[in-house]
Amino acid sequence: MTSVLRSFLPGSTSTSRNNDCDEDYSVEYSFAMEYSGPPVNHDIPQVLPIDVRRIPTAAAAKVLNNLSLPIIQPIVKSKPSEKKFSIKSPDSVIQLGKARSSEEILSRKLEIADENSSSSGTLGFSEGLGDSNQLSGSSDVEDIDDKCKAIVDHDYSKSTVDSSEISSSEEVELRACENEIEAEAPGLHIMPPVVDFHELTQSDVNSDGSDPEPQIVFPERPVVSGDAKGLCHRCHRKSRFADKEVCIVCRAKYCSKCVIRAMGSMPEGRKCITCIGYRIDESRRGSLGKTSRLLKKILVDEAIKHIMKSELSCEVNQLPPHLVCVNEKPLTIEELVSLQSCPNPPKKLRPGRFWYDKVSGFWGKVGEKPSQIITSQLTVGLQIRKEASNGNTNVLINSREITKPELRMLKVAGIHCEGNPHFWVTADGSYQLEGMNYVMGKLWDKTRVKIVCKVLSLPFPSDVSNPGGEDVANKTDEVNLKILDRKRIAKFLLVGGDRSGTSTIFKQAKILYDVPFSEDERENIKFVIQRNLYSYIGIILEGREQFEEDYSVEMRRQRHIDQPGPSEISEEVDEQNIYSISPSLKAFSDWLLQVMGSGNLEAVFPAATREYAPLIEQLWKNEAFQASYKRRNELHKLPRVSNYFLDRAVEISKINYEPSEMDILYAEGITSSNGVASMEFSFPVLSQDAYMESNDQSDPILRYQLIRVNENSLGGNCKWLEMFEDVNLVMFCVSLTDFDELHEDATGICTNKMLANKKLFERVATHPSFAQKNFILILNKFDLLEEKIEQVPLSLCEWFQDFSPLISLNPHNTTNPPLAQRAFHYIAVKFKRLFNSLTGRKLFVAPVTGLEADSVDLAFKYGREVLKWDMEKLTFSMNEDSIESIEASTT
Ligand SMILES: Nc1nc2c(ncn2[C@@H]2O[C@H](COP(=O)(O)OP(=O)(O)OP(=O)(O)O)[C@@H](O)[C@H]2O)c(=O)[nH]1
Ligand SMILES: [Mg+2]
Repeated sequence: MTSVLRSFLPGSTSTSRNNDCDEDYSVEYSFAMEYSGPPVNHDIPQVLPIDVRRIPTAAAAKVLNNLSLPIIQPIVKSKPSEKKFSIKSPDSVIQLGKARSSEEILSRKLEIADENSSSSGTLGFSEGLGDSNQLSGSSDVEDIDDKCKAIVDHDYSKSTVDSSEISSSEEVELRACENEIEAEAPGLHIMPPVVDFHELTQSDVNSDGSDPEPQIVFPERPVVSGDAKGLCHRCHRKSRFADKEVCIVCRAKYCSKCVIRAMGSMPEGRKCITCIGYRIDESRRGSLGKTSRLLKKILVDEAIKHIMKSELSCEVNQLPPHLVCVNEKPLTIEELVSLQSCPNPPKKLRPGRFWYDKVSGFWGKVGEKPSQIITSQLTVGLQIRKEASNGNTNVLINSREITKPELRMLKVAGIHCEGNPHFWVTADGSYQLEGMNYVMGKLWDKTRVKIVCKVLSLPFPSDVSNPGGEDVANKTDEVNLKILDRKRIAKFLLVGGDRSGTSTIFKQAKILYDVPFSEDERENIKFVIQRNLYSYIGIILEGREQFEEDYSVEMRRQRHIDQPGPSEISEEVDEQNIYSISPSLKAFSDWLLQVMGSGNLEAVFPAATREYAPLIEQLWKNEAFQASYKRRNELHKLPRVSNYFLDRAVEISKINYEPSEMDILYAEGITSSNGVASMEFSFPVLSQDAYMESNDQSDPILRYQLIRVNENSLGGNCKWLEMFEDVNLVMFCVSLTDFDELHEDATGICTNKMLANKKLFERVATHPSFAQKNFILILNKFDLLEEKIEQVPLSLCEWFQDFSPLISLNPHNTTNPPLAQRAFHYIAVKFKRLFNSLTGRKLFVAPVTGLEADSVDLAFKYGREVLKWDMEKLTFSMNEDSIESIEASTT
């Protein structure tokens, strides 16, 4: 038989010999085969099968009482009934024979135990024995093809034997060791067992009382390193450009001449023979089942198919479940199977630590943002930890603190994350606040979220590409895009300087687009109106004092001219002073002025409204007060809007006063805090849109959000602007009347208000959160500009010094636009140039009179148009290129 086999082999050059039997045969290759000759009277070294599942669990081991040994890998306790063993790796057995000292043998025993604990039970042929032990291949490279066809059909390795004679591999190995020691040092007795076996614990048994299913742990092999590029690991010939085959375990490379000799029949795919039974190098997992050029050259298709199939399917090449740790728990084989066979499994799963949000299906590497959305509700791993993805946003999704990109995504989705909310997000993207039984919306319904997810490398569910039920299969289909885009919310941020009119415009928008004021808002505004009324009255009463004094001085002067003489005149004058009020009203006036002077008006009203309402009525009937009221234009402290309320002072001061929408509009301030306000709205369906084409007039589905914020609530250096980074349009509001007014900053320094606006505008326009955002400049209070520009030159403001409009001397010249119009254009151009110089982009400008509904309506529709143009640009580029190119441009 050997001679027949030898005829296949190449001529021997080796000097090493076969250990097994025939000393005379000096062949390069040897075969393990069953001995069927006459009985022998000496011990034959045995290759003994070991089943890792049947080795008792070892705890810490002690030798010679004092010498402590490393702890042996825990392995599962044997099941005496089962007697199925695998032949263990030959390396271990053969090298055991080389151990010479008792220490060596003992340590080898431990190695064996260690190896056994992870042995595949596959028989291979060790190169450690020298070249003579290589598996047979073909003697001639030219014959490789033919031989390979034969080899691939013959599996040399997977030899599993049943042995009822062998009680356990441990015992056999110990016996082998004993024999070695006896041979080396006769009389030296074997030490008592070197391992302690612990009792079965609860963790060793399944809940049903049965032994847990043993986990097979295949051994690892070190990766071959240090090979120069292009060097064959076997023949050591260097051919940099020749194809090589790489062992998927140790990464040794072989040239086409050596590959079959080095890898044999490849029962587990492309592995060196010595690597059979070993786990693959995980970095090569991606290449499993993918044939190489070299194999194609030397093997027939059928053979390659067979090898690739084995490579993919053999057990030892599978991902070791215990190396995949999900939510801090290594997986069992069942868990790994359920993970890999779920409808949407993790892609390219490798050993590592992962987190898994069972509720939403989010999946990621520990310490990183989610990388994928896999099937939800899989029973793998423990409870997800808050720190799983190393988020630092204070915002939680399903008990995990999310990462910054996720927070960004939530903001883009229009989800408010102020106040560190804890969200509950389900697999379909429905989200709600933890503990609230109210679904606030669906995350995956929004096209923008999809784009942002791509941009931020966040996962988007693969099967929710059609969340709203629309046909979005063809992403370049403009119609579908429009439908989807209409589903989303566009955000307008309305921001402006002190008294620029932002709250007026915000309230006007509420009235315009039928967004009701809530009870709270109404209540707040009512108090604001009543408080303001008292302040207006206070200003009039203050003026009255001045008028009274002026009047008496004037009267005295007159009397003195008419009848110079005694002091009775002064008493008479006082009695006749038309600005004098009764003592009771005087007391009220003094008190009110004192409250105003001390800045306590907010503390006193609205609480004091009930008490003082009758006095207001009384005051209103008072002639002296009315005389003062008539001269209110002289009172510069009195805001213009006070006329609107003072005319109805008695009604407003009453307890049961309910502000009308107009009252609310004219009232200063939205809420008592006058900070950030937000509302959602849609444009009315049947309105006549100046900016919209007829077929686009009805736009009922598109939702908008208007957020109003004033300068004071932006913090120093506008640091809070970043909270609004997800807005689509910034509406910057400037009062056209500011050009001759003064602005006092926090340090008491006064500057021209228009210059203060310019500074704020520069800050907002250049804020990183608004890079690439659309901007509309709202030039407000156009009605007041019309009045003012006739009296005050625009060039009073140093920024507008070059405003020198040609004024037609002909009053009937209609071709010349009004001065206010030209001033508006001039200011608009100033801001446009400024914006362009700062950002390189275009600024849109709208003239507005906040108190007039139509002008505010036009400004918002203009904003909608700007967004629409933007959207069309997006659609255009989608049609032109691909969806990827848009994502890139969005970045
Ligand atoms: N005549 C006229 N008055 C306006 C116009 N817009 C706003 N006002 C008035 O200007 C004053 C300031 O307007 P607000 O809307 O309160 O200004 P703001 O931007 O909220 O400023 P702060 O309240 O300081 O944050 C109010 O009395 C408004 O009634 C307008 O277009 N025309
Ligand atoms: Mg205001």
